[in-house]
Amino acid sequence: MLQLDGITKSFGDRLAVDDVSFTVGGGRLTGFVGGNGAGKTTTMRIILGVLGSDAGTVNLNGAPLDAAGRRRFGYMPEERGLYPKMRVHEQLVYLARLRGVRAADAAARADELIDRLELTERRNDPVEKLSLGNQQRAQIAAALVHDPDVLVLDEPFSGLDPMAVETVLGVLSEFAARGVPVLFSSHQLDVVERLCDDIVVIGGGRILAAGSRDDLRERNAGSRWELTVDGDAGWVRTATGVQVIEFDGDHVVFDADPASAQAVLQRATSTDSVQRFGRRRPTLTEIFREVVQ
Ligand SMILES: Nc1ncnc2c1ncn2[C@@H]1O[C@H](COP(=O)(O)OP(=O)(O)OP(=O)(O)O)[C@@H](O)[C@H]1O
Repeated sequence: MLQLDGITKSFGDRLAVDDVSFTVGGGRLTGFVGGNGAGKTTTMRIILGVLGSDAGTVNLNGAPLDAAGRRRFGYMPEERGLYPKMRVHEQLVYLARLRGVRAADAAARADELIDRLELTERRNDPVEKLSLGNQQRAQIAAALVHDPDVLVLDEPFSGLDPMAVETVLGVLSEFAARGVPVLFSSHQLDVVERLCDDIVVIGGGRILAAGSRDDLRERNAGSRWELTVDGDAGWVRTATGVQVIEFDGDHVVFDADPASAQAVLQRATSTDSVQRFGRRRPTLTEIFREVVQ
């Protein structure tokens, strides 16, 4: 488990990261989301030791992280850092060797990742000749080639087409399934919502929300409800204490206090067959809008 506690960092008089604490559990895919300038990259750089913090600690499995521990990290920095003229396979082997992987293992591992990330036909091309999406795949392979114990990836999905997102997701999920903590930042909230176990929301350098995806959605469920009946649900629009948000024939989404919502349910059961009734859990985009203000 990767644990951040009280991480704080200023650049001059700008407080970029303010008392940030959260954990990335082993085997958990954790999405790190926040607007531009929220503090994601700064936090990730501090985790990797690329940048020092003014205060706070980063622990791995209960012990402070040191240089040896960080060598076992897979890091994809915001500033992509492959050698443009080096060929994809050669480059991956080189990076694996730098991190202490034996030559034969490095070559095999590079080939495996090239295949998994669907770069087989680009294996011997110089990186600068690849499309941006394929460069991104190569960058992801570079972060994984030494079979890291922890993954910290800054925007791994940016610039990838939907098929490539699925491919990369598959690879990251395999790491998580082996117990590796995986932290990645993303502006693609739909991707984060779909695949993450845990979500950390940062804004203005502070943690605004953190927890499992399902808990966050439950905690932010508020007073929104949805009802689907066999028939026309139009009458809900005139029910007492109800504000209809969406209406589509047999389906209605509305805001109401619990008593008014129960009254709607009672009337629905007495007139129609109820297909579905319950609290409407917000999407991550809705939660994000709510907490980042
Ligand atoms: N080297 C630096 N010198 C001065 N200010 C910096 C430096 N790095 C980051 N900042 C500032 O710290 C704040 C947090 O930036 P950071 O890059 O961590 O945000 P981010 O969440 O990664 O944003 P984005 O999604 O736009 O990449 C911003 O106000 C940024 O301008």
